[in-house]
Amino acid sequence: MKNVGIVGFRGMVGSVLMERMNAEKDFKFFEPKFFSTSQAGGKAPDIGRETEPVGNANDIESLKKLDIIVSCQGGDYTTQVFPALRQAGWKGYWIDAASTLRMEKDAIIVLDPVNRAVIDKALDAGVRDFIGGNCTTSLMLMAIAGLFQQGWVEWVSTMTYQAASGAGAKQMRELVAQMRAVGNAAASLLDNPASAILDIDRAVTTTLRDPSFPVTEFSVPLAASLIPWIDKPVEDGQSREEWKGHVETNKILDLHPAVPVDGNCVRIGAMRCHSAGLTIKLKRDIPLADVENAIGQSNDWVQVVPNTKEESIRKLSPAFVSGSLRVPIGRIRKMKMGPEYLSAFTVGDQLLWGAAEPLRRMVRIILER
Ligand SMILES: NC(=O)C1=CN([C@@H]2O[C@H](COP(=O)(O)OP(=O)(O)OC[C@H]3O[C@@H](n4cnc5c(N)ncnc54)[C@H](OP(=O)(O)O)[C@@H]3O)[C@@H](O)[C@H]2O)C=CC1
Ligand SMILES: N[C@@H](CC(=O)OP(=O)(O)O)C(=O)O
Repeated sequence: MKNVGIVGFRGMVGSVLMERMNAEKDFKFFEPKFFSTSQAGGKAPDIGRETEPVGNANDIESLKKLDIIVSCQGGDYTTQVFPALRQAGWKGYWIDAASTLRMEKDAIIVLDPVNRAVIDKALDAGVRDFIGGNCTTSLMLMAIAGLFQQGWVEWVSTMTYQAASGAGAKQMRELVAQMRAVGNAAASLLDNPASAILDIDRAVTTTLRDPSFPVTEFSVPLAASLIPWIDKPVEDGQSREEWKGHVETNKILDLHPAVPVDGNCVRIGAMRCHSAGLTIKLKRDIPLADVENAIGQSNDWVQVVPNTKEESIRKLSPAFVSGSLRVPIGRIRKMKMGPEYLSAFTVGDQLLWGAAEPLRRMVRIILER
């Protein structure tokens, strides 16, 4: 059996990866070795059988013995350890959640329900670096890859509604702490059916602006508000999250010439599901039924939601999708700008298809060759 090192299993993405690997009984197919930068010697996570104690994730000699390394540890770790490992002559497969290596020419961004052919070609060519994509980009492609596969897409504009989990575990906690502060501030007024709504509103707004409001992680309120900027600035007024949408979509699908993808990325008060409103310019007027067929048949997880109020409010929400692998897309309709303009709305769990699941499946793809 191949030796697979798992670095970063204690983190948020790593914990979701462990849950999924256990659920899919992946550990039957390889010998896992767990690594940590801070807990070497500790007990490995429960996988239903005895495993060695946790190894030191900075020990190149131990890492060199592995056939495959999966890292959910973060970009700084990749920057530090990956080049040292390759320089030490390691020829194994590196599978990573961090963005560090994504745009490197020798790396493939993995999302196999969408780009299995690109992955297989790279494996045949001897590529050894396989990197998970940006969560927003991966979720968008899980939803609309069918349109790209048909060659129908001229451009896509994405307006995102991104969950706190994309920023990290501390930010998720801060969102809930902010919700608690807001709830506490309004509690007595809420309990009084005769209280005036504007008094409740005033209590909430005063709380959001109070210097004691918990904003250590986000710098500003997210609960009862939103944050219209994710990640660092890049060129032309874009945020890095917006930049990734274009470069990663085109790299994942290996599109030539490139299809423009751009829009606004916004953080909202959801826990772990990202949503996106999409405007898609088709190359020609395609009947809506053909559009829905192409979308719905493109993979096993995308689900077309009929464009009715009842179905949309129930099935196109973080509350419904959280913790599941399904990627619903709905509100599909032609827009007033013309019959080539398509509107749609999609939701997906960013810790699953947006992070852990493509990595988990990449391990299996390598093992099954
Ligand atoms: N969050 C997201 O939505 C996504 C993240 N990614 C990428 O995945 C990587 C990891 O992200 P994420 O999982 O959010 O990072 P976390 O901060 O949750 O975990 C990273 C590491 O922090 C260490 N750590 C320190 N204290 C704790 C603690 N109390 N509990 C658990 N772990 C702790 C662990 O390493 P150790 O055992 O060595 O101490 C852990 O592996 C990043 O590169 C990120 O960019 C990719 C897609 C989406
Ligand atoms: N940046 C994403 C999370 C993510 O996937 O990041 P990255 O592209 O670094 O893996 C968010 O904040 O929602």
